[in-house]
Amino acid sequence: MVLTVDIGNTRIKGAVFEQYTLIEFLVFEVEMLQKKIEIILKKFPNLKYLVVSSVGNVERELFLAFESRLKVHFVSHKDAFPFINKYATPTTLGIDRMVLAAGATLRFPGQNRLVIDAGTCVTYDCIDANDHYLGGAISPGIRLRYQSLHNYTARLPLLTSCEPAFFIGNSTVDSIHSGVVNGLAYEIDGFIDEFKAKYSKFIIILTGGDADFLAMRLKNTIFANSNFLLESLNQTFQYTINND
Ligand SMILES: Nc1ncnc2c1ncn2[C@@H]1O[C@H](COP(=O)(O)OP(=O)(O)OP(=O)(O)O)[C@@H](O)[C@H]1O
Ligand SMILES: CC(C)(CO)[C@@H](O)C(=O)NCCC(=O)O
Ligand SMILES: [K+]
Repeated sequence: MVLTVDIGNTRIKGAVFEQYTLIEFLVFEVEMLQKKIEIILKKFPNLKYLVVSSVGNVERELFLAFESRLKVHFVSHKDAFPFINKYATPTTLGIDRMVLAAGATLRFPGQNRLVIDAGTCVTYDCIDANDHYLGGAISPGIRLRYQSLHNYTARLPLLTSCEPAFFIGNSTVDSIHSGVVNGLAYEIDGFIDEFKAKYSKFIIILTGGDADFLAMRLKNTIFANSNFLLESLNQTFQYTINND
């Protein structure tokens, strides 16, 4: 049994896996992280591994405290990954993007894959049918877009996302909603269209905290799986222990 933990820039999420089946999903507050892991350990005494992927700044020590009871593994650039990394700066590539790419490579063999993760940032990752990781794009996520409009102007209020049924916003509030939500949906559709034009046999995966919200707003119909990172973390770890 494996407990996977994904430390993003906004939230910490986790999942317990029995082989390849997700049996419990968790969201952690940093302050409660250790307490919650204790509870999970009591609930699942068969847990053997704790696998952590982090792009945020949470102290490693918080997890090392469990080393007497679990094998703790921090996913790093030094691990074995199932793709050939063609990124020009491989050591600066986010571990979350590497895990997503690994999951897509293992799960969809022989296809051209585009993984879109709509979280704090929106990331686009392309892995071609030859298992070459090519790179992609990074742009601000929904919350970050709303926050930046407010933080870097004098007159724009801070809003939380809504579902604009219009593209012409006829007030300040509606203009912001249209710009943020429709703008991001157009962006994602644009990337998908480029990808589809370039590759024939492909799969597109949409994940992250805003995946479901965005999937409904896209022109392209694609499969959204908000647990793809945690599932990929489990799958990559299984791959790592089998290829070390
Ligand atoms: N409780 C919540 N707190 C923050 N964001 C949330 C929450 N619930 C949903 N969201 C949405 O999820 C998005 C953040 O996604 P996600 O949780 O994947 O980010 P994250 O944990 O920072 O991960 P990453 O840094 O890997 O993108 C925000 O844009 C927001 O709209
Ligand atoms: C882009 C984020 C913030 C997305 O979580 C993360 O993957 C990261 O910090 N990446 C480092 C830069 C890069 O991937 O090239
Ligand atoms: K992300």
